[in-house]
Amino acid sequence: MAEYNRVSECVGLITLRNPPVNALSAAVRQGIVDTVQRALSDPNVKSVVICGQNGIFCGGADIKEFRSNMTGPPLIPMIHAIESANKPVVAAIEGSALGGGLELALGCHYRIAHSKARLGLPEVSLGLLPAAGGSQRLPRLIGVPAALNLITTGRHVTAAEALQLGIVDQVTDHNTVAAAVKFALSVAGRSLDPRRISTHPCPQQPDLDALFEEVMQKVRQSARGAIAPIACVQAVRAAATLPYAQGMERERELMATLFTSGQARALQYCFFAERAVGRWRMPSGARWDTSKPRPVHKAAVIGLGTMGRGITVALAQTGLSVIAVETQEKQLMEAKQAISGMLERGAKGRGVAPALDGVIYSQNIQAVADVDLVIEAVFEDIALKTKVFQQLSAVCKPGTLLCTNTSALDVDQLASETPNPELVVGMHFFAPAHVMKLLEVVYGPRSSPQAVATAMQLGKKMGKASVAVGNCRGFVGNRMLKPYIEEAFFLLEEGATPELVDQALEEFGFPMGVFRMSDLSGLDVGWRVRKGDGLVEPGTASGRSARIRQGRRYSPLGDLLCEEGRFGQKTGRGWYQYDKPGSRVARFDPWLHSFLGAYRAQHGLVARRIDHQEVLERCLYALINEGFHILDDGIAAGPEDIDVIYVSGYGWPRHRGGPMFYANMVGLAKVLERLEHYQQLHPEVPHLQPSSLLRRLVASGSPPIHKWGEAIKKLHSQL
Ligand SMILES: CCCCCC/C=C/CC(=O)SCCNC(=O)CCNC(=O)[C@H](O)C(C)(C)COP(=O)(O)OP(=O)(O)OC[C@H]1O[C@@H](n2cnc3c(N)ncnc32)[C@H](O)[C@@H]1OP(=O)(O)O
Repeated sequence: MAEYNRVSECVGLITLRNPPVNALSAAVRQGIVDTVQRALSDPNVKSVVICGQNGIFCGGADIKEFRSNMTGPPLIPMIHAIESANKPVVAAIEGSALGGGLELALGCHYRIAHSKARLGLPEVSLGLLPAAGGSQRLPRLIGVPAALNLITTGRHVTAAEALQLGIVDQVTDHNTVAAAVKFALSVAGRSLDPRRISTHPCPQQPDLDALFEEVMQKVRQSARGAIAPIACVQAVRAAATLPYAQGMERERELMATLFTSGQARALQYCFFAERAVGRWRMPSGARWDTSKPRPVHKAAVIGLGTMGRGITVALAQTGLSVIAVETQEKQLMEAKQAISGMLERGAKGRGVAPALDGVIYSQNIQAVADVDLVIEAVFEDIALKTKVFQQLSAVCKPGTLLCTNTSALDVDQLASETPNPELVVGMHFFAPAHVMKLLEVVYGPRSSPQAVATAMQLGKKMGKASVAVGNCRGFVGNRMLKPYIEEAFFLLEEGATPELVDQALEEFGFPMGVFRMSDLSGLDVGWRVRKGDGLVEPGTASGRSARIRQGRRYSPLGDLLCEEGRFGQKTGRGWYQYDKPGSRVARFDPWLHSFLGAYRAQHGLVARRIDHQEVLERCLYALINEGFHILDDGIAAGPEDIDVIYVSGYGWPRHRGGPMFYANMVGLAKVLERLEHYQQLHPEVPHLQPSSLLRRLVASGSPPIHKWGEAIKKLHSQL
């Protein structure tokens, strides 16, 4: 709703009230319509100020309303009524003015912002465009290039940038509402015609066609199949080339297509999923709201390889003191140089001083004696990690949290090597750790809720999408990746090429297909794991039996490439060839294609034609199927956890919502039917055997994704 008061005798003050972000729900819109009408019809009121309660102007339209029948006054006429008012209306912007919130402010005649406020039109990240006149008013106010940048990226700008761009008229460090009231009094009675943005022509721009073509090309490339950024460019083009009324009509048409699209649903699901994962819960019943995190002021990182360096940077950037430990002097010096460089570059980008003094380097593990939390990031070897954990247990003060950055080892086994297993959790970062958004916080059966709460809170402070998951081989992300990669290998055996598989996945929206990704991360990584699992067999055995290992289908293709020294980009050869070791442009490699031909001949395999649909179904449904196993096992608390992990850490296209959301969109019955189909064709591939949870969900009528939690609980109680 909106509250009305008269202040300073002749200013009508309208306060939006809808915690937590004063979203423009039907009640708020009705409140604005009523209070604006009241202010305009009161002869004692000379001007009007609109503000939001609790230090936030407005977080935009109420996204929760989008999936219901929208009632209440529509935004566009409401904003027009404000713009065409005959008394000055001033927006007092504190906190955020986003989406419909900024569009409301653009309908006002003046905008005053607090210096800490953030403004933006982030609709594109929800699969929409600013369709309450924002796509038409902003280019008229700040010009086409700047408006294109803001609207197609959805980025939030600071008050200082907003002032520089001309979005706001004044920035204050003091009480924004008081400043706006004072300002409103000072402009009472002035002509408002020049202040009505919709009546402005769009500022002239030389070579408009070339500009739009260039931006459209850039947007298409980075959008990877997302439709909203393209519609945003089209809407701004309408602002630049059409009169306002026609531009608004174009805005409406474009929005109508986006509003009901699957992509908008997926992106809005991601918005809420990212917030839902913060409300973690463990199978023991421990939860986010009943578990108090410990304060962490000082942390340590053990092992300064690639991961340890990134983790040190991420911790130091949050303002923590960090002890960075590496036992070898030469490696320590190299790490110090690399970390300082990363801190300096990061600080430059954010316009702040680098936290160089926040990191103390040491060769001695004793240096971590008084830290609150340690993250071990030594080589992925259980014996080495065990030794480090034993040393840490002896050195650290009582109560220090011991975290491991393992990507697949057993967190519980490590915990059992310490006298206080309740203080041990996994903090699985993704490379580069100071850049990648994802953090899996892995709890074992003995991890205390307080340890999980502390790691989750630290992840949030570092700006990570932190997801609490149970302890199992590969946790959530890597466990689901295994069948995905294996299916890709099988497809090569059956006749596909790396180019075909990658193209299908990249058209789906992944930034890189599985083979380009594998070349980037190094083929030797998986080889080492498979060797550890006893799967790699030297020799040239041929036929079907050579491709069955440990009772299931196995493709030795990756091992054979490694035996040739083809480790991917770092050696200049992998599934593709590169100009030189370390270069990034993947090129078709004739050697690889003859190798595949010879391999098929040796094993009596006849290449068949494989299309994109089969690639997607086999790779993605195998991955999704593992996701259902993970839900059934209670390793992830809900589908949102899996989806956030895949969108933030594994390149799953955000506009497809994550693997479990995608399964829900495709239809669970269809996913089940295709898995059954492929399982019949490939009975020796266990990961194509549909999970029993998937079967049970289909049998119970395929509930929508937001009801899976309930359904899973019910199904488990029936077991
Ligand atoms: C066919 C014609 C239809 C016309 C439709 C008109 C369309 C208008 C376009 C829009 O305005 S779309 C919305 C644009 N706004 C945004 O994208 C902003 C989204 N919010 C944020 O970015 C952040 O929440 C924030 C405002 C910067 C605050 O961040 P903070 O970290 O402080 O809090 P959060 O944890 O993110 O949020 C707290 C709480 O509030 C919920 N929430 C936030 N914004 C909205 C919203 N716009 N609508 C509904 N709910 C919102 C959020 O979900 C959190 O609640 P939860 O219970 O934890 O999920």
